[in-house]
Parts: sequence; structure tokens; C-alpha cells
Amino acid sequence: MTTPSPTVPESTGPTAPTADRAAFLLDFDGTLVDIAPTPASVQLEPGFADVLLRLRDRCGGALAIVTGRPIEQIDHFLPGIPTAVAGEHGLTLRRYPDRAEEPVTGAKLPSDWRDRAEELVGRFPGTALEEKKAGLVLHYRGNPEVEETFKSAILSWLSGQDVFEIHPSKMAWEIRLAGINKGNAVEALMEQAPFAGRVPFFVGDDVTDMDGVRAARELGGFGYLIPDDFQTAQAFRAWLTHYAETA
Ligand SMILES: O=P(O)(O)OC[C@H]1O[C@H](O[C@H]2O[C@H](CO)[C@@H](O)[C@H](O)[C@H]2O)[C@H](O)[C@@H](O)[C@@H]1O
Repeated sequence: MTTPSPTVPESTGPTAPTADRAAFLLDFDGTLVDIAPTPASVQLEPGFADVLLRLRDRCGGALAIVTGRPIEQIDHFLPGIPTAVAGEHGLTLRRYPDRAEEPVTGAKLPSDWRDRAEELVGRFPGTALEEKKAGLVLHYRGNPEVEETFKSAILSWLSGQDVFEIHPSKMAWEIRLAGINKGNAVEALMEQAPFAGRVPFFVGDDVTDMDGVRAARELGGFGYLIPDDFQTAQAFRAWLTHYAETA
């Protein structure tokens, strides 16, 4: 009797330009890593760091992470994988791994909102405050019942101004600067080397990623969402693994 050969992951899913023409602009949470109970507990799948390194080599360094997280968190979770990063939904930008992050301009978050946010999460076990350069996130994955309470609180802080907006995230509400979105981030990255002149290929899984999908398509490229275009994040990563080996 012969031993069955190991199965190769199915390469189903959308098509992409060949690697010599492509620029990869990829979301992090829910795309490159699975959603985890807390922001700190996400984990890269074993072997997936090598896939990203191979992909980066094959597309001439045109690999960017376009994320809601601060840039330093991406460096923490992807050590030794030099990528461009658009952080905090595009507020922060590092166009090339060995270049400095571009200076951030714009309004600062009113400090009393941070104080109120701290006070709020202190009252509800299982919730957490995540602070960003010009924003904050109220996480309620560990206490889903507070969703509406958190939303109403944020809406009351934001009333009477239009500099900051509330955005839904996965089991979280985020306050961020108006006008900042992943679409602008994709456009900004595509303006310069090593992305300029290539065909953008954007993949994400969340409401915030829809701007990235739109921008990539408007630039003549490809924008895909999980689960519409790839059933799961694992399916997308299996597709990307196959692509990095063959494209
Ligand atoms: O744009 P992304 O890279 O998808 O980042 C979106 C937000 O992701 C993080 O929060 C979410 O993922 C956590 C880990 O899986 C999960 O515990 C949390 O419930 C999710 O909301 C991150 O903490 C945020 O800063 C990002 O904006």
C-alpha cells in the first residue's frame, strides 16, 4: 500500500497580476493573522513569515501592511520582515522599510476623551482602551453587552465637532481623525517606489478595508474582501502561499 502524498493547499480564489508587476497592500488583523481575544495575542501562523519574505522578494519589495494598528506593532509582530506600513488606517506612513516614518500632522485627541475612556473601561471588566497617535479604541470583545453603552458615550464626546469621527471595528469602537482612511493610504503608497508603476493588489476583511479595496480598483488594480472573495483568512493565506511559490 502506498502512503498518500501530502495535500497541497487548494489554490482557489481571485487572480492577481504576476509578481513582477504586482504591489501587495495587505491588511493585518483578520487577514494576515486570525482575530484573537486581545490585540496583543495575535500570532503569525508557523512558516508564514517565510511566505511574506518570499512574496516581498518576488515583487521587488512592493509589500505594504495597511493596518489600523500603529506601525511599531507591525514591526513587533513581523520581526525580520521589512515592509512598508500605513498605520492607524493611513494616518502614519513608512513608505520603505529602511526609511523613517513620515511626520504626522493634524489635531491631537482631546486629553479629556482619554481620561473619560479610561474611566469607562475601568467600570466594565473585559473591556480595554487602546491608545493611538491621534485616536483611541474601546475594545469590548470580552464584554459584548457594553457595545451600545460605549457607542453612546463616544457619540456624546464627539458631538459639536467634526475633526474626529467614530468608526466601528471588530468588537470595538474607534475614534479617529476625519478624512483618514485606507483608500488614501493605498493612493499615497502607490505614488512612490517601490510601488509606483505596479498593479495594486489589496486584501482586507473589515469595514475599514473597503476604502482600500475601492482605491486599489480605481487605480486599475485588484481589491478583495474576506469573506466575499476569499472565504476565510486562512484560505487567503493558503492562496498567498501558493502565489508566493509560483507567481
Ligand atoms: O486594520 P487591521 O490591521 O485589521 O487592524 C484593525 C484593528 O485590529 C486590532 O483589533 C482587532 O483585532 C484584535 C486581535 O485580533 C481583536 O482582539 C480586536 O477585538 C479587534 O478589534 C487592533 O487592536 C486595532 O488597533 C486595529 O485598528
